[in-house]
Amino acid sequence: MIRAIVTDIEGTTSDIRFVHQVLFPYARQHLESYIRENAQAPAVSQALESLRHELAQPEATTDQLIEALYRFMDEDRKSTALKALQGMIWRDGYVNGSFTGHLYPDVLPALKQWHIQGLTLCVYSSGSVAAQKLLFGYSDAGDITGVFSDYFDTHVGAKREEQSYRNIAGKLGLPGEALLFLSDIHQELDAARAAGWKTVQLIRGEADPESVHPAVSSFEQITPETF
Ligand SMILES: CSCCC(=O)C(=O)COP(=O)(O)O
Ligand SMILES: [Mg+2]
Repeated sequence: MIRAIVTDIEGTTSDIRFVHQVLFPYARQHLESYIRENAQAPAVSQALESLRHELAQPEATTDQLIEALYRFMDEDRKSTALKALQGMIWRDGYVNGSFTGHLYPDVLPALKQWHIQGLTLCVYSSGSVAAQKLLFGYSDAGDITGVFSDYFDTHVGAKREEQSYRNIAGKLGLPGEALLFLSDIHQELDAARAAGWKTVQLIRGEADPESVHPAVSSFEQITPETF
């Protein structure tokens, strides 16, 4: 029996185009000035230190770090340090009303229904936990963070690694078979399944012929009680 549902964001609850055409360009546009203005702030200096560690360059200068961050953005690298900094930059955009977090219209009704049914709802994204809370806190439908119990990011591991799903299961205190992961990316679902989880793939656009996972085009079609 499913006790908790863990959802991805990009391509699952929210349009990939919102992330790639709104969020990422906003972070790119403000990255350099944000870092130069806030380099001494504890959260920023911690992210820069973590980036030095990721790069294995303990002596890297701010200029070198900024250059590396642009390269990571070009590669869509799921670097924990980059994701932390992007989340900090996006805060201004949400708060000043530059954008709201995109939600597919089928998402909130299903989340509310599952919440009422007593299921635990969580998020797992490469975006930092702070960035996840912003997207759902300033979503198209307002603040919907009340439906979620927990948020996980790359601090539990990368999304294509089986161990990450074991780590989340451990944190939730639930066995894999009681957990359902929703994602648009079959490699993420493969990793979750290898950890014993149930899986559903969201196909918001083109079909994925390489996938072996049950597929739906909308949250409306997901029936946790049938797993
Ligand atoms: C919190 S929304 C931004 C998501 C993000 O930064 C990202 O890189 C999406 O990665 P995912 O692993 O969730 O596809
Ligand atoms: Mg995704």
